[in-house]
Amino acid sequence: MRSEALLSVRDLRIAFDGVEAVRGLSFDVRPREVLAVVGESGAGKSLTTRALLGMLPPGATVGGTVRLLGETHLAAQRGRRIALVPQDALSALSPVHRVGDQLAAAVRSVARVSRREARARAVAALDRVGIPDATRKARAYPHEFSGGMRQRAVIAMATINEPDVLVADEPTTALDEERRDQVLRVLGEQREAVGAALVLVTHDLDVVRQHADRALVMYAGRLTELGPAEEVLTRPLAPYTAGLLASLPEHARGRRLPTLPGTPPAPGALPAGCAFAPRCPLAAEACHHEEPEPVPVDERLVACHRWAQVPDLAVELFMEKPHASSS
Ligand SMILES: Nc1ncnc2c1ncn2[C@@H]1O[C@H](COP(=O)(O)OP(=O)(O)OP(=O)(O)O)[C@@H](O)[C@H]1O
Repeated sequence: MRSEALLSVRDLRIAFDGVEAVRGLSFDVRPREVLAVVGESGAGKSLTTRALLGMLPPGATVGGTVRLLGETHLAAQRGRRIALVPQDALSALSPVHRVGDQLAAAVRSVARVSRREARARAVAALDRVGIPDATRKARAYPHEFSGGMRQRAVIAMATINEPDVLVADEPTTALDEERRDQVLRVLGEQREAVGAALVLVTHDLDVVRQHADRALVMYAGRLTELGPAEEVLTRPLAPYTAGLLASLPEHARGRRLPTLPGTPPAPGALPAGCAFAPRCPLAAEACHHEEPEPVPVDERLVACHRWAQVPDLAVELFMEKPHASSS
């Protein structure tokens, strides 16, 4: 069935010194899907993806469950069934080891194969991501690779053990548009080749539109909206999603600066009720008292008391009208 979960996150809570930064988050990742995780800075996106990888920072306490096909010991799965696509290709590769040796070591960390076999797989992986003359390049050190080649090499590294889930946290933020498209294309090809799902944290809603099957919108450590990316981006049900969309440049044409007023609250300073209520143009009395729980609406989950009042052109809620005098 299409909605069958590959990875299942339930009531995930991540706290530092007793203050929760992720506050009871539940979602599934389906086989082979691309799930984009979006939201403003501090929403808890990185912590959530690090929890999937069993790589939380020191000092974090974790509650809830993360299951991969029913199994809970995720840290042991890292590198084999769940793999990270690192943000920074240069620092992800050791400068003192040959690229092929690093890939071969990744193979041998999860599979009992000979060195020769591991090296052959390393060369094949480099070849798959489009590195020319892969046999010779496997013997090179990372500094002998161009930036683009290094990026391909870390994608080869992430996919070499054919994981079920790839996790990429802002994999393209530091890149120009051309390089960004190239990295996402190679990542997409490799993801399909190994049949993995991808959890993709991004600030870039164009990337969501072009690459994601579903989008998880987070605010202040909680789920705000989750559903098919195309629908979430064209007809948001949560006012917060509409606010994010309104802040895209394409909505600014002929208008004053689009605004999503205010800033998200810090984890230790949440308002009563819905954490977005102080910034929300549709907030009603209940929103200031009661935190909304996610409810199913068609194919979506939405956590908003007012979703039924959100108009079709929801981004308009956040737009300032053009100056009457502007020509
Ligand atoms: N190591 C840490 N120690 C203490 N608090 C932390 C730590 N890491 C994260 N936090 C808290 O958790 C919140 C969410 O962090 P997280 O990195 O998950 O946000 P994010 O949505 O990924 O933001 P960004 O888009 O800026 O990366 C932070 O604002 C911070 O308050």
